[in-house]
Amino acid sequence: MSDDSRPSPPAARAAARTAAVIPAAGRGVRLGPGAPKALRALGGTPMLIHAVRAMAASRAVSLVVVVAPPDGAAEVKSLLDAHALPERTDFLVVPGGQSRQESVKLGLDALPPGHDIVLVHDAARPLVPVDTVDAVIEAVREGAPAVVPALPLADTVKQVEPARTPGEPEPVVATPERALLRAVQTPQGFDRATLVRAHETVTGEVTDDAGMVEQLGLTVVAVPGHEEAFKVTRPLDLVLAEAVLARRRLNDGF
Ligand SMILES: Nc1ccn([C@@H]2O[C@H](COP(=O)(O)OP(=O)(O)OP(=O)(O)O)[C@@H](O)[C@H]2O)c(=O)n1
Ligand SMILES: C[C@](O)(CO)[C@H](O)COP(=O)(O)O
Repeated sequence: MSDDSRPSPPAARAAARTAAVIPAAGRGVRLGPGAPKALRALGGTPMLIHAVRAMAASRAVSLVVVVAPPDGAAEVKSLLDAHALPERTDFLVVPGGQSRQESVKLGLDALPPGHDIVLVHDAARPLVPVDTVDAVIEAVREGAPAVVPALPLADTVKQVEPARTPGEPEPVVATPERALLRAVQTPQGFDRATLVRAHETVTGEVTDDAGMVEQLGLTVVAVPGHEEAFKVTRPLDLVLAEAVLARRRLNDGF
């Protein structure tokens, strides 16, 4: 049985079982009106099912915990039953919370003992390739307490003084050196005890789980992300996701 309070030593992690928590409880306001984002169709299949399959595609992942929209757990359970998923993987569904952070915590609370590596993966990143998932797991197995897949930026980034009224010009105050910046994706991978401690300790708002581990003063490492692991956030992202899926289906010959 795993002890949640102490990080597992790297040697133990090399043999550890991996669980994936998928926060899927968001509304998807930026995508526009409709069903909760994770339940919207991509290539005729709910986005969440793509994300679940992406995690279960890794042979290292033996459990997937889906954090469903607060009143949608029964619907998500039916969806999982209705779609073909690998038999070697177990699935759990729990209702989510008001923020991503709260939803991830609810997923973590539901994790049974025996999984000492935890991935946290946005349902909104349905197309992450399995090689990226495996690279994150491998880096945790090698001893990193927290791992993020990350890509260099294509745009120059400016720091601004945010406008008080939307649409007003914003004074630029700095141009951070782009070569030192990365856009961070999911799945983010963790030593379980470290992630649990981060969620129990950090109280401020964060936009990703690795940021909480940083606040504990621990090292987070980045491994190469993948351009197909982008987050479906706005309507144009859905157009891109449909195109990526169509290209995969063409390449796979079905
Ligand atoms: N209360 C919440 C909010 C978000 N998420 C999940 O966190 C992931 C990343 O969040 P994001 O893409 O921002 O999704 P939404 O919050 O749904 O988007 P929006 O801000 O446009 O409403 C998504 O898989 C989303 O379902 C969650 O589980 N619980
Ligand atoms: C976790 C994340 O996907 C890393 O890029 C991102 O921070 C989620 O942000 P969102 O605004 O909640 O989509």
